[in-house]
Amino acid sequence: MATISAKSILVPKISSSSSNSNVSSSRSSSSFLPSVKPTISLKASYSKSRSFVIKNGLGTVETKGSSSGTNDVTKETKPTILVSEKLGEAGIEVLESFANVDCSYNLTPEELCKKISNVDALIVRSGTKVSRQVFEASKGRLKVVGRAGVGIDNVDLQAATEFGCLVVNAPTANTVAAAEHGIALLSSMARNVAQSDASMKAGKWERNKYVGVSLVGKTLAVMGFGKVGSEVARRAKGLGMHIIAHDPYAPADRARALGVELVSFEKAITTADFISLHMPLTPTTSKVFNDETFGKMKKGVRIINVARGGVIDEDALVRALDSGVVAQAALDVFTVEPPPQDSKLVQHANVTVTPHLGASTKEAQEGVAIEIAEAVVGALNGELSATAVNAPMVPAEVLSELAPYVVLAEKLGKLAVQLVAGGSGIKSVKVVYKSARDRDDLDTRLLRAMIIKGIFEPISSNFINLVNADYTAKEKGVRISEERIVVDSSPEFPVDTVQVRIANVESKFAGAMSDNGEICIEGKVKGGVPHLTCVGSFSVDVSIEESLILCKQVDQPGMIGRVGSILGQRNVNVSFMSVGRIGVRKQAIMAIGVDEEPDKDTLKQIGDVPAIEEFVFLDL
Ligand SMILES: NC(=O)c1ccc[n+]([C@@H]2O[C@H](COP(=O)([O-])OP(=O)(O)OC[C@H]3O[C@@H](n4cnc5c(N)ncnc54)[C@H](O)[C@@H]3O)[C@@H](O)[C@H]2O)c1
Ligand SMILES: O=C(O)[C@H](O)COP(=O)(O)O
Repeated sequence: MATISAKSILVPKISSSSSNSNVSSSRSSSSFLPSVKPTISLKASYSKSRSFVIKNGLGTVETKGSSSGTNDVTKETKPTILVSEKLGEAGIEVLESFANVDCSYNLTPEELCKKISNVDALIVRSGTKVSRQVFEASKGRLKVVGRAGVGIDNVDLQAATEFGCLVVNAPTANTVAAAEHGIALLSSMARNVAQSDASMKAGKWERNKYVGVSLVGKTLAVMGFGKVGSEVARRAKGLGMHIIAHDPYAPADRARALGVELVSFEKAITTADFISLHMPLTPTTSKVFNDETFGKMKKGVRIINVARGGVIDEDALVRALDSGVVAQAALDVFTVEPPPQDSKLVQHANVTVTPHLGASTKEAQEGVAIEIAEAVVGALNGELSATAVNAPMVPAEVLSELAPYVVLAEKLGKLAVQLVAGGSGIKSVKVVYKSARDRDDLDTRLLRAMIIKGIFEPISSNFINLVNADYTAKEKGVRISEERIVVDSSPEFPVDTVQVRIANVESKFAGAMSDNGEICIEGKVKGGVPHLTCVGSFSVDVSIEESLILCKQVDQPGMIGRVGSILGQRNVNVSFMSVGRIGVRKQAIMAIGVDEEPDKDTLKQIGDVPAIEEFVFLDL
């Protein structure tokens, strides 16, 4: 029997140069989970099948090899990563050690859509719009979008989630660069560096025109006290400024530790001499700086924006500059990038501009490139990324502990859905976890996702994974509820049993109905292997690695032998058998694990055994 390890389920090594993987080479229709074949090398299986499977907690990624007929098997079978904007060399090297890398910059949206169905991952910066059309055009192949930077406002996250595509970013490597650029803009704006430089280069010497303002003692309002905002605050403090910050979600103690007072939006904008913007562009922050809010600012305020252009209503800013309410602005980011050449804002004498250079230092670009390359390779390799933007984070230790239960969860989902009679329409699924752990000491998101995957993937055309599981259930109008029952067993194991209940449906196998009229099956992990332990009101004990036949019968001698011999005569190998009964010579359920799917005749013969009341074949 294959050993199912955490690694093989969740973190299979899919290094295309490795020849010692234990990951199965193809996705069979009956197995969505790793069939662990330690003796099959990844390369060998690639060359045979011209396809490979990456399996992890996020689901299954299947990528067809090229059908070009070339003999370069490695090239054919590696994943393909499209890099659509300039990425640091160190990152490209990381990518190339794992995948075929296509660096195609300046693609039009049409060109991007054309390429995307041939790639497993896409890496972008802020200049590529990863729209719904891109996900649609990928036809399910695109599994990871890596944003080489922080802002993910150029990626349609909703569409990514719907299509089960993981979005990861590189949120830390450019923080200092952006903060330094903010400080550079603040200082150069205050001292008219850009304007006086241009003036001198035009042959002038205008010392009286470019008298600046001092920073020391002035109040700086940092809007968005996250990574960049707090680094700006730290640096501006060193320049002798008084710092206040507005951030509805920032912890006050983090601000206090830096000697920064967290204040309301109103207080920040009405009291500051300088306002530096560091919040993300969201529906709430879009154009939050507008005629009304500029109108409340201190006359002569100066504004720095290294966040996103869209947080400012740019026409309103031009008006505020013209009226003198805003004395100066220093902008690195714009609503439309690049902005039109005749933009009044860019051309304004009191505005200093840079072309989105906040993250553009050598150091930051190398850091970002490595950070995103490792995140993308990790995701394709089966790891849950620490920087996933649209998937719930499940810590690595939780993941490894839950690994065998993940297999159980998916199989239970898959069994449960096959018990539903056609046309019943599932409306609600309840999952009951019995565990000795405290109620809040069990993260069930991954298990829930796998149950949803087990239920819906066989009946839908989409891959379902941790990213899109909840969305899929919701979209199909199915309510998933969970219940935790604390039981008196060993807290060493995270879960004792998992029960899947489907209410308000008919079952094609009446024996699977519990006393309260729900389809109910229960399983547990024994020795690392998923077992079915209960069907309806009947206790059974059969491993659920291969497919199953469930028979309901009157308990009497010879039943196991009769069914076993029918299967034996038809060369169907039985892996496990278990009988659960409600009482001696009363009704019983026989659960039979089979290695092969019996043909119709064989199943009919089983059904014809007089004591057998009903039977069902369940494909795993
Ligand atoms: N110009 C550049 O090249 C450059 C470089 C890096 C980051 N950025 C941008 O800077 C911004 C901040 O980046 P970060 O790494 O600090 O992100 P972050 O997530 O660490 O910080 C953002 C902060 O904004 C806060 N926030 C959210 N909504 C807010 C609101 N309505 N009002 C005030 N604060 C709000 C959040 O609570 C968070 O603390 C992002 O928009 C990012 O894209 C630009
Ligand atoms: O959000 C970011 O990380 C910055 O805006 C950097 O964007 P860029 O990668 O396009 O320089």
